[in-house]
Amino acid sequence: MALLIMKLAVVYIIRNYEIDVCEDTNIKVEASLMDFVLDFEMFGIEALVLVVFSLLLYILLRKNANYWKWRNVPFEKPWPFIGNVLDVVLLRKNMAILMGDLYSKYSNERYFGVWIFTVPHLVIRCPELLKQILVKDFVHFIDRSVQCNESVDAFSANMMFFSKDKKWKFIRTKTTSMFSSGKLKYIFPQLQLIAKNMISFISKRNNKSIYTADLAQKFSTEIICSVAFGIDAHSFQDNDTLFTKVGKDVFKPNLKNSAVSATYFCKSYLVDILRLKFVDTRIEKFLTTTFMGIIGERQSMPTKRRDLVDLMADFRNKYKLKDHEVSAQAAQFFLAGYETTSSTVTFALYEIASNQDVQDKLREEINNNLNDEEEFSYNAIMSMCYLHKVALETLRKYPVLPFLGRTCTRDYQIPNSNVIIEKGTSVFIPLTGLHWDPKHFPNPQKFDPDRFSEENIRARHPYCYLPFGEGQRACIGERIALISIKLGLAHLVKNFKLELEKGTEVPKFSANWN
Ligand code: HEM
Repeated sequence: MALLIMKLAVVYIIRNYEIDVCEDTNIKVEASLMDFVLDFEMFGIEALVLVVFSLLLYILLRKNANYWKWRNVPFEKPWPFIGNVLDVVLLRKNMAILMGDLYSKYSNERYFGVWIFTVPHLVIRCPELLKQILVKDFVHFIDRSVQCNESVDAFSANMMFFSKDKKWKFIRTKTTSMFSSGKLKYIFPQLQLIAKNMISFISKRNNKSIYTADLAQKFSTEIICSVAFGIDAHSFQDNDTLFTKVGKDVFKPNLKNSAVSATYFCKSYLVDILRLKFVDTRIEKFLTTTFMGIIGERQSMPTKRRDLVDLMADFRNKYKLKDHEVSAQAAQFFLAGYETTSSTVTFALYEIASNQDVQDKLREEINNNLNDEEEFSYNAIMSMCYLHKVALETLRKYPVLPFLGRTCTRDYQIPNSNVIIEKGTSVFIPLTGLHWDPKHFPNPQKFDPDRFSEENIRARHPYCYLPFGEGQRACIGERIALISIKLGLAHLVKNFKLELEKGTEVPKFSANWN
């Protein structure tokens, strides 16, 4: 290109002018031997730097590509820089499907190695080894592998999900009481009211069909706002409330959210270099202002709720916590509970509408458990076996958080092997692989709640089904999620016959990292 421009310039000048050297010309074009030596040296240094750099890069890439080979771990051959996630980067598969496929490919192994970009991950397949890692040898795997930079994103770093070691222990112990069965019984009437509001909302639509994902999002917004913020978000009155908008924004499958989710798997340097935040500043501000406002109101007008708001207000005074440390916990429950609950309700409704035999059986159980006010008591919801099986089967077929991750925090020798998992290594547990493994769940794509009969549960290894994780870092909201999902489904099936509208697509996991 440069040559072409030069040639054009010369042709243009020569065609139009005669050129000669005059007296004023003071730049002599001379080339001394010294200049050539100097030029050669310059070129030589650049070439040398280039060669050394290429060599170092080659050595590093080779060392990284041999990471699992040198440790005697079966592995999937990686691409330079991309590792094994080319299909994900090209949006041909999402991470959940890719890991499910690799899980099937290494069907004879207890574990295998992969690279997510340049970061080696150990994928665990064997349920017994999972039990060791998640429970028995938990002290070696306390932290989640997700990365978060406290100096850039102090808000997320203070959430239970992202926090590490001692900070995590502190937050978890202090908030566990929020999720006891006593607390659950206490808030049950609020949850029932939300389910009834959902039914009135549908009834007002006069038999017009409903987009279930939207309905489920409204339902879960109401539940989480009530649990975490102690407020009514008015989702069944307005079109989209601020809270529903926030939930949709955080989980919208776009490039930015995918990039942020992708860092889940990368070492912290990428999060540091790109100064990535899990929660957008705008959303952080909204959640903090709302929660701190509610705490302020409660201080002037105390209630007897003893919920998260009261608990956090006490902690703020007792431990001298900053605003973002306090509100991070409420935001945490909103972010962890909103999408998971709403997706599970959506998938359950799809399966109930697709399988009329399941729906009939479910309706029969539900009608047998109504009280005189045509409502469900806490005990009735807890005792409905088939409803429980429908919820569990939905979470098997659609594990809405499709993988668990842990970082090895102390070198760990895999039992019955010579393999040492080094401190800092990310360990990855693909729930799609386990839940869709025909060895554990024959004909896995069939929706069959009876897989969760007592007899079938006994016949399986308990660690091949982990929708809420396991061990000390398992989902803290499991009980509240299950009771809300079951209550919502019970009210819907009691009141309506569910059918798929013509052209309804088979739901699939969104085409991003989640
Ligand atoms: C269907 C609904 C839900 C599903 C499937 C789900 C699933 C999960 C999973 C798989 C984990 C990771 C567990 C592990 O690493 O072993 C998790 C963590 C967590 N979940 Fe849930 N979740 C749901 C609802 C909720 C709700 C409603 C809340 C709160 C109100 C919640 C709060 C949390 C928190 C705080 C953590 C982090 C726990 C810790 O690090 O100690 N989740 N959840």
